[in-house]
Amino acid sequence: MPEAKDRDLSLTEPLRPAAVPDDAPVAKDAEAKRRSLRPLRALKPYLMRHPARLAGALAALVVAAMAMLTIPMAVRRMIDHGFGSADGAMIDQYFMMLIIIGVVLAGASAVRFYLVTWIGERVVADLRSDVFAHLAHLGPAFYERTHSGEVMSRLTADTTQIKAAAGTAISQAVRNTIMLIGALAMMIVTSPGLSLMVLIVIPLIVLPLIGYGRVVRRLSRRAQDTLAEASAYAAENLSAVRTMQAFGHENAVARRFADASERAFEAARERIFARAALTGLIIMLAVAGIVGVLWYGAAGVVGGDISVGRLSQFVIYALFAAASLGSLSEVWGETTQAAGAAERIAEFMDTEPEIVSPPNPAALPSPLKGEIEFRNVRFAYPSRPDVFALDDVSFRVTSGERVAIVGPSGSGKSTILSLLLRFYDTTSGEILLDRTNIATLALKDLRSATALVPQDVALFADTIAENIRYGTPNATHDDVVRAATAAQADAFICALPDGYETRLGERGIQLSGGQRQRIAIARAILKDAPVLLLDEATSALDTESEQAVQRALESLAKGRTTIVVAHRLSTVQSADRILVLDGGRIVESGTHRELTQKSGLYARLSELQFGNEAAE
Ligand SMILES: Nc1ncnc2c1ncn2[C@@H]1O[C@H](COP(=O)(O)OP(=O)(O)OP(=O)(O)O)[C@@H](O)[C@H]1O
Repeated sequence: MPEAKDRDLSLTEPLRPAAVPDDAPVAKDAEAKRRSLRPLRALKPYLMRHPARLAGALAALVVAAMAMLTIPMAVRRMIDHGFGSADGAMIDQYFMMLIIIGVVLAGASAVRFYLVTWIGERVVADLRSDVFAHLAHLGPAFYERTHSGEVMSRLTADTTQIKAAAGTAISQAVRNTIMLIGALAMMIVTSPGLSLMVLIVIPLIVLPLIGYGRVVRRLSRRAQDTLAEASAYAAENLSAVRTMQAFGHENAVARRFADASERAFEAARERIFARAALTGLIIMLAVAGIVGVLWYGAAGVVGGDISVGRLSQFVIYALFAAASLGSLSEVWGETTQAAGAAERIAEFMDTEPEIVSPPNPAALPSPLKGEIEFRNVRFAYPSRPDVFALDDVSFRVTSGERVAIVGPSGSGKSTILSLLLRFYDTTSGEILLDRTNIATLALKDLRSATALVPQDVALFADTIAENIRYGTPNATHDDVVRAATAAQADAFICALPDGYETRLGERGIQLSGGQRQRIAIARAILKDAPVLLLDEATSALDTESEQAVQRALESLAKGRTTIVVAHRLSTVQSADRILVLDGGRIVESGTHRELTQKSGLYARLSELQFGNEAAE
């Protein structure tokens, strides 16, 4: 098992609550934001992309609401005139009208449902794509701060929650608001006296609703955070299944996941409880209000102040108003949940990539020679600003030269490659490619000039051919085969069940370490870039695959400027020059022969590190 694969995993690291800000002022800010629906404003541009459908949905909403609002009037007329005068023709007429209203209501509701759900799905699909596109451009520094499981949770769970808000909740809110306002207006028209009573009752219902809504919103954010935390932990462990099982840690991991999942349940339970209480409270207040009003109205009927039909009409409007209020409370809960989700997504979208192309990038000479120069480069990782991982590093690599970088673990070898690819910017000093500062180049140009064979080879759940084509999507099948042959990979690929069309499992689990490396080399050969960066895998390969990998590397390095982070003596010996790093500084440089003759760090390292191999 290549050790490197599990390198980033932090089984021992305490669970970091997702998205909990590190310092108090930020926490306060977040708390303030949480109280509002403002995060949902970010959805506006997505909604506005579909003006016709929005207008259609709104029209359908209004028509449906109007149809509903005419029903009580028909009922009053029927009771007061139809029944009162026992006029059969009139009853027929009213029922016909009710049927027409019913048809309009049904049609408008169906149209509303279709359009609204369509908008919800569309908005979420667009949002999800945009969030992912943004995430793909955030640099390694972001992913050092953020768990990948958390990222996935936001990308899926949070966007789904927004779907509920963008479609259904907004439409329900509009529908119920129209119904509420319409019903209230009609109540006043029907009976101002009774309406006054109702108007006294309504604030009693609305005020607790607002207060409770806040509680629900806070709890919902907590439930989501806890869920994200649990998924992050699960994803990490599953991707490190070998480490987990080799250390017999399955049960401990399962227990910890169960705990996290339990906490998510607990948070959800609190939220559900708050919502249940809210629903109960509202229904109780609404029923009490209606009974009171009815009571008062019934007395009016007995006293001859109001007709039975009018009281019925009023009561139906009051019921409509109450039902709308009830739905609004539910919609409020959902919308605030979605606001929580939108806020979490906005945190991603507001994260600007640290490394971007300059507005007016410099042009690289063509053809590119592939000369590299580090000039007094100092660099500290953003997470450890006080420690220089590289300290005053200067060197030049001429076109076609092959330079190996050696040094003790942690001396800064991989950092040199990261800076050259501009995953980070130097703290001071500059890095030049063909005499052009790489910070003035478009990232696309810089990275297409380099091919990287990383220590930790990433393979994707796709066919072998697609894995080799990664980064060069337009390459033909023949190109792929040629690259694989040069990488000494063709033979083993052809021996696989479906040859180049063999699908690799998640992260290419069924290939050996040496085979994975050769796929990565084929990928770099296919890219055909003038500068080659090799981060040699530390995992020991057996002699045969080491030789195969070595031959593959030689054919790859031919005619290209190559920088190798070297762990193997063979690589170092054939290098034109060796740079010896120690504590972020270049302490020696020269050929293998020159350096072994000095009694410096290299001589000691090669004695210690490569002594056995040299003896062989
Ligand atoms: N992303 C990071 N954030 C903070 N510090 C880092 C990061 N990556 C590396 N470092 C630190 O920077 C120093 C140089 O690391 P680097 O990975 O370049 O060493 P290396 O020589 O390649 O080591 P190895 O041979 O073990 O791969 C180390 O002290 C390491 O702890």
